[in-house]
Amino acid sequence: TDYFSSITGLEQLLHTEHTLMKDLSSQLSATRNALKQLERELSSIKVEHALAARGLENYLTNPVNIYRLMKRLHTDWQQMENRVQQMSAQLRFNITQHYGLNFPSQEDVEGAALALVRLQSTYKLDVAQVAAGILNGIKYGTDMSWQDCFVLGQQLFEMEDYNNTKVWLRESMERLRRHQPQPSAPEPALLNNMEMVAQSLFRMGDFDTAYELSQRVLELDPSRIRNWHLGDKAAKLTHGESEDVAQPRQPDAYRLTEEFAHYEKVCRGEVGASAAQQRPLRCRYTRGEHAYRLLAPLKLEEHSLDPLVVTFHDMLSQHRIAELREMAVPHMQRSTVNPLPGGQRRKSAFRVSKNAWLPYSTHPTMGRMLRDVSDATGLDMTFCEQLQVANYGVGGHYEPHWDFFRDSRHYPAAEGNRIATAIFYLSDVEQGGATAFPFLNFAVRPQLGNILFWYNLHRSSDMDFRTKHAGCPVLKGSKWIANIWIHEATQTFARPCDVFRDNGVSLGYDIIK
Ligand SMILES: O=C(O)CCC(=O)C(=O)O
Ligand SMILES: [Fe+2]
Repeated sequence: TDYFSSITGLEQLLHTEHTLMKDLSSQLSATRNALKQLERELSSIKVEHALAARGLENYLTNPVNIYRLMKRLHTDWQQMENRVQQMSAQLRFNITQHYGLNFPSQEDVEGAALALVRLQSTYKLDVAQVAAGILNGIKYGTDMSWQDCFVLGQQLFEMEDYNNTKVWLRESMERLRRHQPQPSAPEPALLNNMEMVAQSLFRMGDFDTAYELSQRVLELDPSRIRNWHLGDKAAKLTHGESEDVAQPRQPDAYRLTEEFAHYEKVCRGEVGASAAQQRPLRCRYTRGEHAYRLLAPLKLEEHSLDPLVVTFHDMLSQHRIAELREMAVPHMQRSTVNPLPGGQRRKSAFRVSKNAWLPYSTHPTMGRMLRDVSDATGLDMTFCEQLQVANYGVGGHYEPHWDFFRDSRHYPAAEGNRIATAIFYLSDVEQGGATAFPFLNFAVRPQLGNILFWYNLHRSSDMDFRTKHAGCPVLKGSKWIANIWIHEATQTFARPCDVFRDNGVSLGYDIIK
């Protein structure tokens, strides 16, 4: 299991670090006390020597002084030696002795690095601002050090994301340049890494960044000039080594499309529905499909009439939400995307979150959630998938997708395809994390207690390709949702078909531009 994809995983890592901190800190304070004691003794001996220096003869004719000198040299110094040895033996800081602590894997580190650059590109964040702990103008955290930026750049380099590598290495160098007072030479290992990265950049042809990096290395440790054989490398390059030159990795083809760029705009809130689209939309009270709601009407907000996308406000109390989240936590696993039948479930950078599937019988709240969706929409809940509770950590997202299955082998024929989706928002999100509908030009901000509901299929049961949607990356906060997917088979009377097949309007949306 990984830690980076949800807040619960990260809490465990924070606990790990807390344990290590406590251990090291108690080790250090024990040693500090022993050191202080030694220092006190040393300074009392110094006092003796100062006295002696004022008048040797006078000092050395005093029998007490003579005795103390003898004793010091005969026993005290020996004891001090013993104590120093003991002290260094006692100062033991061993991380592996802490059983049961959780540590991030290489995958976690990469996942966190990816999340950071995803946020940077989706929300067009300025690297210098991110490094300063500022997200969209709000300062949340502490600055990243030049070393932090360098290590991130190196990480991205290893992940073959060369564009972002460059940006972060430059930020690192910029921070190093501004560093006041001048930093003392860092660990040799870090300098080695800097040299290595500089050489690789040079070989890739990014001479500017390579040059800047090597200049900084030399400033930090001028003796390293002897390590530099860039000239040799350049000579080799021209002698048939060129096939060795690393080629930047192509990002996933979908991310290069116009459609994806447009999706990112919707996440940033740069595009919205047109006035004509918005004019017929209302916020109103409704009794839904159940007489009881005459007394307790629902607060309905329309986002789109065709396809129907609506929010029902205030459908779940904070208390019930806390219960739900608690029940889900022990079952949370990294989310996967749908494999072909018989294929392996796969983790994917396409969907970064954790989720748990819970049967509705787990708790009365879940049964009520089903009933409320049914009352609000009139749909029959006989064929619903189990409740899926999901949590997205910072940088977590779900790229644009459809909820219906395109391959009928993915659902039992007797249940039919996913006719509708109901998302319960189990949290607010401070920044980012909206549910975006790129073809419909709007994004819905998560609001604790609300249900977002839409139909995935036309009345004719055909797939409605306009319903492509996504969970935008979470920029600040943690996003919790619970999904109910409702299937089609029993909805004949709840949502009857029209006389004519009505899927024509959405066919054009099934191509990626
Ligand atoms: O996270 C969201 O806002 C959307 C989630 C979603 O589309 C899904 O789980 O299928
Ligand atoms: Fe979805």
